[in-house]
Amino acid sequence: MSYIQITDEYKRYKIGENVVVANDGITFSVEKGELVIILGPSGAGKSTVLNILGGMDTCDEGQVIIDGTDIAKFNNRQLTSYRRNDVGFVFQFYNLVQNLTARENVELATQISKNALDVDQTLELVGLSHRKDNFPSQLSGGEQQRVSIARAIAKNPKLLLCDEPTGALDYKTGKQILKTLQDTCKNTGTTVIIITHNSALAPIANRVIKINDAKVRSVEINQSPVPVESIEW
Ligand SMILES: Nc1ncnc2c1ncn2[C@@H]1O[C@H](COP(=O)(O)OP(=O)(O)OP(=O)(O)O)[C@@H](O)[C@H]1O
Repeated sequence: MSYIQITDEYKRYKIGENVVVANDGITFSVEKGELVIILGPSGAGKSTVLNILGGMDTCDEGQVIIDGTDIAKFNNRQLTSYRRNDVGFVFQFYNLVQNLTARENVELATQISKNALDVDQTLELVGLSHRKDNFPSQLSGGEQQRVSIARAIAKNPKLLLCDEPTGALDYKTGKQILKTLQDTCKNTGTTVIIITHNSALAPIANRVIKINDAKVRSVEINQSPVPVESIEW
């Protein structure tokens, strides 16, 4: 069985009389250690899938098997422990604690997780050893995003989930962040899932899942993903 297997997953939001179907029978699989890109236009249902994979939201129907366990059947307590120990999140707007240093932001995450990695080694992995005593306001956007990647991977998660991680960054910095994510996947064996609407990023992934209008439209496997440095957009 695949490391991630999501099958016939549905999510509907009720707004007054209206029902928005955000995920309409989503089915796909992911193998351990893959770098995956979920591609689709705004409103397609990408964040909904990511939030369900990360235990931040629950589906209405379907199976969400992660490493042999169906998290769709989890109660709140099980979901909390899953989010703490098994999932790292990276968001578009970093969400760092402003009055803690880079190092302390990462440390905070390791304190709530069972299998945490060494804080300093993790900051080194993302190339930030020299800035660890700085506060977020003293760091560039790209550096802040690197802290948030360190914070996510320091938990030693099964899954690293990234929702538009380069959305707030300029071209060059965005590219560096993607390289950090590609390197993290390669060097730590973490399964990394990145949401984007930029189809030019597809060649860097092992697997590209296209979502449009709440459904999976295609899944492509890249036999030889290219290094981030070699793509342009
Ligand atoms: N909490 C919510 N309540 C009501 N509707 C929601 C909620 N979350 C998402 N939706 C709706 O579900 C649909 C899918 O949203 P989702 O955020 O998953 O799309 P997306 O592909 O991630 O888009 P974007 O790239 O703009 O973030 C949209 O129509 C959205 O308005």
